[in-house]
Amino acid sequence: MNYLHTLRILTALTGLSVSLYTAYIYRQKLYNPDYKALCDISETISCSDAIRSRYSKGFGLLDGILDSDSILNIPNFILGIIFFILYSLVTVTEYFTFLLLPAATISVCISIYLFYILNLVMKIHCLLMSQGVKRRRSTRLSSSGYYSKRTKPTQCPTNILSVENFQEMADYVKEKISVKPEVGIICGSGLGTLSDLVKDSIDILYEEVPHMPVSTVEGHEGKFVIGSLGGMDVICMKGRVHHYEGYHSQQLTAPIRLMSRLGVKYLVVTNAAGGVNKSFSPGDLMLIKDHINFLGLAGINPLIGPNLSTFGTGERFLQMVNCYDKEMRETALELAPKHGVSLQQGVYALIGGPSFETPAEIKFLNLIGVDAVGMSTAPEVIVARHCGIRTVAFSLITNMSVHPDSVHDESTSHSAVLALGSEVTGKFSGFITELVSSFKSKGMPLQPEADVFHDTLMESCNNDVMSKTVNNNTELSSTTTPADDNSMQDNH
Ligand SMILES: O=P(O)(O)O[C@@H]1C[C@H](O)[C@@H](CO)O1
Ligand SMILES: Nc1nc2[nH]cnc2c(=O)[nH]1
Repeated sequence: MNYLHTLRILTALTGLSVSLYTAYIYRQKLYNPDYKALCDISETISCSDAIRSRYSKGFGLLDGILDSDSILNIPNFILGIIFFILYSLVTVTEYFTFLLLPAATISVCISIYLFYILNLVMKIHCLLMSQGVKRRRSTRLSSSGYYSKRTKPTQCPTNILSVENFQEMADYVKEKISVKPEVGIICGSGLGTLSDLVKDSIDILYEEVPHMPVSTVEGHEGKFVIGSLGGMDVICMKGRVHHYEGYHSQQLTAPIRLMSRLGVKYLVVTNAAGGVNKSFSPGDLMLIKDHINFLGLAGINPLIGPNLSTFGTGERFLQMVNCYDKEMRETALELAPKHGVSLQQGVYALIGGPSFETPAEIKFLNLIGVDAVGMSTAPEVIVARHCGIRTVAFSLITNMSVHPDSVHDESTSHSAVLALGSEVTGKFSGFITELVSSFKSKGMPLQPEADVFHDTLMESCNNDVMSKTVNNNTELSSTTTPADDNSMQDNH
C-alpha cells in the first residue's frame, strides 16, 4: 500500500515537472525563436515542434472550433499542471480517492492519443530551406497551411510562416501592450515621422518579435509604434521590408497577419513612389485607386502556397475589386481639402526593384495607365484583403520617374526620396489623424458582388482600350491624369 502511494506521488511529481518544463520551453520560444531546448535532440527528436504545434492547445481537438488565441483553447501544459496538482493532492490527502482510477484511465488515453499524433500525424516529411528561413516540418492539414505528404505540391508544399508563427508574433506583441489596436499604419520611405503622431506610445523593435522580418533599408527604422491616434488604438510600422531586400512575400506581409491577429480592422498604407503621370509633381500625395502588381503578375504573390483559411476572409481565390476601400477613399477625398492637402488619385504599379525604371519601362507604365511606380504596398494590400482588413493607401510622389529624354535625374535616388519625404510628411499630420479618427464610424467591409464587378470591369477595360487606341501616338500619353478621372464612379 505504502509502495503504491509513493509510486503515485512520484508519478504525479514527474508529470508536474514535465508540464512545468513544457511551460518553460513555450515561454522561452516565444521570446527567442532560436532557443534550443534540451529535448531538441535531433531533427526527428524534438519537443519544440510538438510544443508549438496546434496539438499543443486543447490537444488539437478544438482546432477549427475555437480561435487559436481563445482563452478556452488552453495549452496542454496548463491542463497538465492542473491535472498533476489535483492528482498529487488526492494522493496525499486521500480525499476523493475514487477519482484516481478514472483520472489515470483518462491520462493513459490522452498519452496514447498524443503518441499517435506525434508519430503518425506530425512525422517529418519536408525540411526545406528557403531564403534563409528554415521551414517547419509538418504533415499538417491544408486549412492550417500544410498539406499531407501524399498531396503536397512540389513547388511550395508548406508556407514560409505558419498560423502558429503568426500567433506567436501576436502573442509577443500582446504581452507588451495595454491597448487593442484596431488601426494599422505603414510608413513608407521618408514617411517615418508619421509615427510621431501616435500618442502614449510604446515601441517594439522588429528584431524582438519572433518571425518578424527586419528592415535593412535606410529610412526604415524597423519598429512598431503602438499607442493612440485620432481616438483610435493604432499599431504603426515605422518602416517596412521589401521583396528586393531578399524577403519572401509571405515574410514581408507577416506584419499584416500579425495585425490581423491583434484585431486590426483598418489599414493605412503609405509609400514613396515615382510619378509616372505627367501632371504630378514631387511632394504630391496620391490616393491609390488600384494597383498593377508586376510581381503578382509574374507569379510572386504572398497567397501562393497552402491557403491560410483561418484568417479573415480566408478565401482561396481572393477578389481584389475595391481592395483600396471605396468608402475610405471617399472619406479621404472629403477630408483632404480641409487640411490643405491637394490629393491626387491614381494607379500604383509595383515593380520588384531595387533598380529604378528605365525610360522604356516608364513609357510602358504610362501607356498602360500607371500613375505612380514603387517597390512595395501591393503584397501588403493583398494580405490585408485576405485578412478582411479594410485598406486605404497613399503614395507620396517623391520624384518624377525618369523622362525618356533625360539622361540622369538627380531626384530619382533613395537619398532624395528620403529627403523629400521628411520635408513634406509634416503637412499630412492633421489629415492622417482625422482620417484614422473617421474609422470609428465605419463598419466591416461588404464583400464585393462578383457579377457586378466582372461586368463593370469588362466595360471599363473596353473603354480604356478604346481611349488609349484613339489617344495614343508616339508621345507619352497623359490620358489617365487624376484630373481626367477624379470621380469615384469607376469601379476601382
Ligand atoms: O517602402 P517604400 O515603398 O515607401 O519605398 C520606396 C521604394 C524603395 O524602397 C525606395 C526607393 O527610394 O522608396
Ligand atoms: N520604382 C520606384 N520606386 C520609387 N520610390 C520612390 N521613387 C521611386 C521611383 O521612381 N521608382
